[in-house]
Amino acid sequence: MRMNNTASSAPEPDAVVREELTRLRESIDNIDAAVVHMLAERFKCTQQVGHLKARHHLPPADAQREARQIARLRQLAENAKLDPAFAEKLLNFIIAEVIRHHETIAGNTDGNTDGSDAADVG
Ligand SMILES: C=C(O[C@@H]1C=C(C(=O)O)C=C[C@H]1O)C(=O)O
Repeated sequence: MRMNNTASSAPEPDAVVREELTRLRESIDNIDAAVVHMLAERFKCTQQVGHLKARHHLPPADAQREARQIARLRQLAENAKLDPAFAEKLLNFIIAEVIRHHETIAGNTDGNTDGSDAADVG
C-alpha cells in the first residue's frame, strides 16, 4: 500500500511524474511548432523553385540534387544520433510532396511567383 505524504511538503510520486510529463510535453509542443514553421518556410522556398522551373521549362524533379541531399542528411542524422534511415524516409516524403506541387505549377501556370496563374494575367 502507498504511504500518505500529506504531513510532508514533498509532492505525491504521481504528481512528480505528472509534472515531469507536462514539462517534457511542453518541450515537445515547442519542437513541433518549430518543425511546422521550418516546413512552412521550406515550402515557401520550394514553391519559388517550382515557379522558376516552370518558367524555364525545367523538370519538376532533380534526382542528382536529391541524391546529394539524402547523403548529406544521412550524415547529419548519424552525427546527431538520429536513425539515418528515418531521416532519409522523412526527406523523401517531403520531396515527393514538393515534386507534386511542382508538377501542379508546371501544369497550371506560366511559372509566375505572385500566386496568380496564367489565366488571371489575361
Ligand atoms: C526544390 C527542388 O525540386 C525538387 C525538390 C527537392 C526538395 O524538396 O529538396 C529537391 C530536388 C527536386 O527533386 C530543387 O530542384 O531544388
